[in-house]
This record gives sequence, C-alpha cells and structure tokens, in this order.
Amino acid sequence: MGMCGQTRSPVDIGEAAFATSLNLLGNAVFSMDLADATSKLAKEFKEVVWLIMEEAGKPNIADYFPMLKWLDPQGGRRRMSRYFKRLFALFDRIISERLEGIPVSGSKRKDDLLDILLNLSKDKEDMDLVTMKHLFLILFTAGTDTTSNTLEWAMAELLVNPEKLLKAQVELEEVIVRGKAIVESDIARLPYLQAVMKETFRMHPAVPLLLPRKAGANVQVSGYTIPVGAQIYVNVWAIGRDPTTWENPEELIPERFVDSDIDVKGQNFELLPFGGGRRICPGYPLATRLLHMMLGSLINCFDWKLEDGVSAATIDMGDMFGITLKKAQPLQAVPTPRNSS
Ligand code: HEM
Repeated sequence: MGMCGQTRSPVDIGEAAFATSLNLLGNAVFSMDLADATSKLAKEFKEVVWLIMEEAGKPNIADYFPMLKWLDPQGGRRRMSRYFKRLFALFDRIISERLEGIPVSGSKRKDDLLDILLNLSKDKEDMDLVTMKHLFLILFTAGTDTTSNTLEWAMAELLVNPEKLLKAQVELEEVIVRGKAIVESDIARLPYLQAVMKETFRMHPAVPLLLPRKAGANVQVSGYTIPVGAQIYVNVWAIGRDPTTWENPEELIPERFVDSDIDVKGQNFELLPFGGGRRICPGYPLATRLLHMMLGSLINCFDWKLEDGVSAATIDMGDMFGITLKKAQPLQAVPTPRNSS
C-alpha cells in the first residue's frame, strides 16, 4: 500500500483486504503469515483458499435439478475435492511440523488455536486431527472472503460518496491522529466509522441469503405454511433494502445509525448480516473488529481516489452473486499518504 502511495499506482482493494484477512487469521490459528509473498507454503495456501471461494460462488445447475447431482455436470464437485485435498495436505504439513516441534519461522508463537486444539486432543477423543482440519477449513473459508468483500464495498461506497469519506476522516483526525493506523481500543470512540460499517452491512451483506436452514416442523409465518423439511433462505440483502423499513434504502446514509440502538448482533431483525440465533456467525466479534481497524487505518493513513478513467458517476457498483456477495468489478483505488498532523 505504501509503495502504491509513493508511485500513485492503483491498489486492488479486495485483493489487499483478502491478504490482510488471511494474514490475521493465519496468525491467530497457526502463528503464520499466510500472506507472506516470499513463502511457498503461504502462496499455495492463499491460492487454494481463493480457488475454493471462487468455486463455491459459481452457480451449479445440479442445485436446481438434484437428479443431476451424481453426474456433476459442471465438474464443480471434482474440482472442489481436488482443492480440499490440497488444503488438507497443507494443514497436515503445518500440524506435523508443530508436533515435531519445528519452530514457526519469524514468529513468537504463544498459545495459538492449533496449540489449544492439540492440547485439548490429549483429553478429548472427539478432537482428533480430522475434526481439527475441518474446523480450520471452515474458519479460513468463512472468515476471509466475507471480510475482504465487506471492506471492498465499504471503500467503494466511501469513494462514490466523498462527503461521507471526509466526515469519517475528520472524526478520525479528531479522535486519533491523522496518518496513524487505528487499534482495537480506538473503535469505541469512533461512532461515525461504526455507522459507516453498519451501513455497509445493510447494503452489502456478505452472505446475502445466510446459510440455508431446514424447517424442523410445520410452521405458520405471516399466514404462510412452511412445511417440515423445507429449505429456508433468509434474504437479508432484500431486508436491508426494504423501503418500508429504511428511508432511501439505495443511498449510503451512515447517519441513520448514529444514535441508533440497531446493531448486527442478531437482535435487530432489520439488520442481520451475521444471521442470528444459535447459528449466528461465531466470527462476528472478530470480523467487526478487523473491519473497523482495516477501514479506519486505510482512510486515516491515506487519501483515496478512483483509478484513472473511472469516476463516481461511471464506476460499476454492480454485485456478483455467489455464496458471498462480491463487487462484480474489483475496486482499484489510488492512495496518497496522509502526513501525521
Ligand atoms: C464480514 C464478515 C462476515 C460475515 C458478514 C459473516 C456472515 C456469516 C453468516 C451470515 C453466517 C451464517 C449465519 C446464519 O445462517 O445465521 C456465518 C457463519 C459462519 N461464520 Fe461468518 N461472517 C463473517 C466473518 C467470519 C469470520 C471472520 C469467521 C471466523 C474466523 C467466520 C466464521 C463463521 C463460521 C464458522 C460460520 C458457520 C457457523 C455455523 O454453521 O454454525 N465468519 N457467517
């Protein structure tokens, strides 16, 4: 980012955010920098997680015509099992190096998730290596793309609404210092930044239909019968843009969340980007912290403009529907370092 700032060249915001999320998760789980461009293992890891997310987002005709499932007409299942094998081979390598006591290069490891699970596995039979690897799989797939897509949308919305970007930057200058990265303890003192994040969650929920659920019994909801066994999708994208709930739902108005009690913890049904109830996203406390820190730091350390030839009027703000809601055209933006005041 700093280099792009010096050469005034554009940054692919989604890609930078993906690498950052992978790096933060990699540190928490394995004490490893999985975005390290010089590490072969990190490169392979990043590539496989990216391929899995790409594949998971592709529409599959067999989902609409289940009798075609066994045929795997688009080859998605075959490709996905190849990617899972590659990722599990990487997990195997990381786990066996840890068991053999090989130190993690360049890191001061202290009770990361892998250590905790390995210790747990000594007493608990059901915490075996297979369970661990599946847990890592879900953490890395559920935690990276969702976070990076949300950050990309937040930046895109601020770049097409420069007056909101300026307002967020002014708040940061007043509360922190201009040009400084923000830390977790700063977040509580930045209500406008929090409101920008909530507005982004409302307009661009990363998992637009949540994860599918199955009705456990026949139920009546608003006069409709939902039969036992039916697959249920909750369209939080549509809920976030419902004009009977939100005034001017297509506009970015973070102010609607300033002095409002509405939060993303599953209690306010008009804003459910992380779902709710027993299956609410377990990563939401981590994701919200990461997002505030990433967005706050990006806009406090740099001024931003859209790449040459693109303006707020011409930028493509369309989304690409997949398992996560991605910006169809990757956001390219040019940073200029902001000097500390
Ligand atoms: C902006 C970031 C994120 C968003 C919007 C998001 C959203 C969601 C949603 C909507 C669900 C399904 C909940 C439901 O159906 O009620 C989910 C599940 C899940 N998320 Fe997240 N998530 C994010 C980040 C993360 C992170 C950082 C992690 C972990 C590191 C994570 C781990 C998980 C896991 C493990 C599940 C499955 C839970 C289960 O099946 O019970 N997520 N997430």
